[in-house]
Amino acid sequence: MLPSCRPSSFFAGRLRRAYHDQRWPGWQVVIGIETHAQIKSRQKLFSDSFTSSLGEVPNIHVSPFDAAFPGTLPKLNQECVDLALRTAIALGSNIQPRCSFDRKHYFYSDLPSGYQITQHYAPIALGGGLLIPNRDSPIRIKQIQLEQDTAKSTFEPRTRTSSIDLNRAGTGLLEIVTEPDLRSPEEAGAYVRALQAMLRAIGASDGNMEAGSLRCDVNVSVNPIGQPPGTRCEIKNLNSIKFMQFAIVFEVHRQRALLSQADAVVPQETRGFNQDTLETFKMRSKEEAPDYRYMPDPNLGVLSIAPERIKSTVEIMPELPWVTRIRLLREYELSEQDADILLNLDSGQEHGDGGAVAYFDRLCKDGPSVNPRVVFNWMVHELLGRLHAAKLTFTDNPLSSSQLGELIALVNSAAITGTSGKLLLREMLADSSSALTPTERARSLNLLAASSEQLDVSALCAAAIAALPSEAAAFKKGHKNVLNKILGWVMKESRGRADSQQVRECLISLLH
Ligand SMILES: Nc1ncnc2c1ncn2[C@@H]1O[C@H](COP(=O)(O)OP(=O)(O)OP(=O)(O)O)[C@@H](O)[C@H]1O
Ligand SMILES: [Mg+2]
Ligand SMILES: [Mg+2]
Repeated sequence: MLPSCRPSSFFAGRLRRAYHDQRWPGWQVVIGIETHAQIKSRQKLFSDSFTSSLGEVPNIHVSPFDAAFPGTLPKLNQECVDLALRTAIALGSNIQPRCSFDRKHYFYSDLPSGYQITQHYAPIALGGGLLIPNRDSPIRIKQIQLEQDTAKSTFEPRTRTSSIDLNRAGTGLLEIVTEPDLRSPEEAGAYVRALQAMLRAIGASDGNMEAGSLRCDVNVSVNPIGQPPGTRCEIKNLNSIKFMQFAIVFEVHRQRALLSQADAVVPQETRGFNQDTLETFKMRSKEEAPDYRYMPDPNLGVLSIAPERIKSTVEIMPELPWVTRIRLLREYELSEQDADILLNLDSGQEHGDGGAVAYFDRLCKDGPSVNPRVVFNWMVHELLGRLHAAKLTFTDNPLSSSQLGELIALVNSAAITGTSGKLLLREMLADSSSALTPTERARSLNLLAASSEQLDVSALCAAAIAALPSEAAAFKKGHKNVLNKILGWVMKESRGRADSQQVRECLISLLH
């Protein structure tokens, strides 16, 4: 419950959030996230073998360096550096003029060299922030570092064997670490979504959690409101926003229960998440934490980033999602909800040349001069609605923006009715490989020229009334909804060519 006197200071916003959380009244939850995003480069971070996607034949993209053959040396891939620079610019981080690489040692079957090359002492960028919905201050970024991904090991319990796939070994990762600024599972989810959208927009990462190209370690602590933050536990390797939120909720309850006991301590731990029970479990305590024996990698020199390189990267930065959002609201006067629908579509995989926003841009700019909200309706409600009904997504959309634009133009110029437009769209989707233009197809379907001379609306209405006598009688008795059934009959009979408003008026006058 809200305390009777609320703080009115500048910090009231922050505190109020904690007070408002009915799930844990009196407690503040503190969360910091370390995100590992696989860099969308053609080649790996230190070798020239290609990066791979999920489901490829194992061990086909492996150079001697990735397999840690003695005598092989790392060569830094500048494409990865450029994508890290874009990320740093998008987050407003301070790109360091000089950064370097370190070895983090541990022994595990997915790490052939026995160490991971990371940026422990001098990361590529420090500071910055990311705005999320419903928060006025950005979530502060602590640092961005470049590092290698590991190989993938799969354990087969039946035969008690581990299989190692080195395709992923050495792929570039960006580790993006926040300050402990997040205050609820929902804010944590919003942060990951905003980060995902940004990384995709700038082409730095696919950010696909299911496919493992974005993984999060989540640090959680709780403290009674007004007291300093508690001891954090780190939950490793969460691969969906939903699971991340479940893990945080579980952790909050677990830590609160520990703090309510006599000794009132939360031991600092690294924990895992069980997707079946939705519970976190202890992996190791702080005391058991491995000594990584960090040391500068002697095979890699200092990486200097010249101001000119930052300047030229700024010049080619793609539009950032929050800038796109403002543009959609201002330029097309879309509602916030509609703008977010388009932006969320874009956060899926890319569609041909550009994502959903680029498709919408082309429809509005190159297509007929139609109110953008009408264009939005055709694109999102009609086209996507049909795709969804067929369990497809926008990525599967077979229609080019010029095809859909032509259809919208036909309806807009009243060459076909809206109903015919929907029928035409259905036909175009069902036979998308056809060479027919939308106009030719409309002609072949006899949808064009729905003029009243060719289509005798009153005759059709009279026929409908004759065909549906009980409905006609019911309407006359005052059951106004029955009109839709009679109207439907006419529309069907006219194969959607009739103008529904005209039919409605005609039916009403005949039934009076
Ligand atoms: N009291 C706290 N409660 C919750 N999170 C915290 C707290 N203090 C720090 N954090 C968060 O913990 C994370 C620490 O990450 P960082 O990469 O700096 O170190 P680490 O986890 O010790 O190292 P490693 O990279 O090896 O996992 C940051 O996101 C930080 O915001
Ligand atoms: Mg870290
Ligand atoms: Mg950590």
